[in-house]
Amino acid sequence: MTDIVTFGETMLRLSPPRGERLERTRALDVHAGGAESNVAVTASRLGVDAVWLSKLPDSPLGRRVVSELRSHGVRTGVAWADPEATRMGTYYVEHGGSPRGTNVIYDRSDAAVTTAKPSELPNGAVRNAGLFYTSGITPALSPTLAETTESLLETATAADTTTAFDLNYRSKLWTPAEAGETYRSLLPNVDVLVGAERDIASCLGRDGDPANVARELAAEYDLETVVVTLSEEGSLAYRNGELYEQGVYESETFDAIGTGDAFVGGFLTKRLQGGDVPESLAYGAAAASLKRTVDGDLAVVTPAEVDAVVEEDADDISR
Ligand SMILES: O=C(O)C(=O)C[C@H](O)[C@H](O)COP(=O)(O)O
Repeated sequence: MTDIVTFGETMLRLSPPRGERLERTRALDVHAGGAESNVAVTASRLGVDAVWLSKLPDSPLGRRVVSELRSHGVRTGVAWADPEATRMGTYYVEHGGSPRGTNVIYDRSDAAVTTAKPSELPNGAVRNAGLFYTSGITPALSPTLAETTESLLETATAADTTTAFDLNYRSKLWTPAEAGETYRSLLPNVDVLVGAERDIASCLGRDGDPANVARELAAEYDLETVVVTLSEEGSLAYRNGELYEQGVYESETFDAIGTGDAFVGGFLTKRLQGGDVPESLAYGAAAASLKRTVDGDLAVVTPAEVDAVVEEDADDISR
């Protein structure tokens, strides 16, 4: 049995060196990036067995993604597509700095994953997992993927695999109303919901006191756990009538992209390792703070580093 199986798109992330503009750069750094593989990498690095499912073109670009994920211990279940008939999703990140924000440009339409059907994927891996994770980015990518996402969540639910879903609203992919409709159709097959306060408000129309929002969502969709992320205010979780709060651990931000996924990866890992809700929240928050110090989407961190942040004895220099 696998601890955690995730499903979604991973792109090649291309970014100019800091301070350079995309218009002018002669060099692009290449990293693998995608919400569900980011979570799988965090989980694998922090000590649980992680599998990532997807579809990629059978080309050097597709193999580049798989080899990067495998280098972090993630096992992959990939449907390989004809590279002549499909393409690799990419995204460009131009790092900003005040007053110019960081800009993300997607080039992901018609990527191989947009045609992924359940029959092409190892459904047995989902049935035999402790936990299945996907996010709201996946069903946004194509009508086929919306159906596949629903089908995999149903497969997991029918097999008693715990399901976890992060709303992960992306305004460059769809409108809040479109996202809200899809989220509502998926939530009956979700056990653990993670959502940013602003996404819950804009897409699910629930705002106000986040503790009440979490309680209401849990009751309406019969959710086992609801985690609301609150940016600099940290996060809170509602489970079994109890509410838990967690602040953020301070960090120096080198690259903020992937922070949310590191939080989810850390939270789910600690849960899979038998941690309770407060321990899982703290572990997620610590993984998130460490991610911000690392370039790329992936939380290239160790369990000892995360433990040190939780115990708040992370030193400046280790020698
Ligand atoms: O697939 C997409 O559209 C993505 O946006 C992939 C992102 O690079 C990550 O999901 C990072 O998201 P955060 O962890 O919230 O920073």
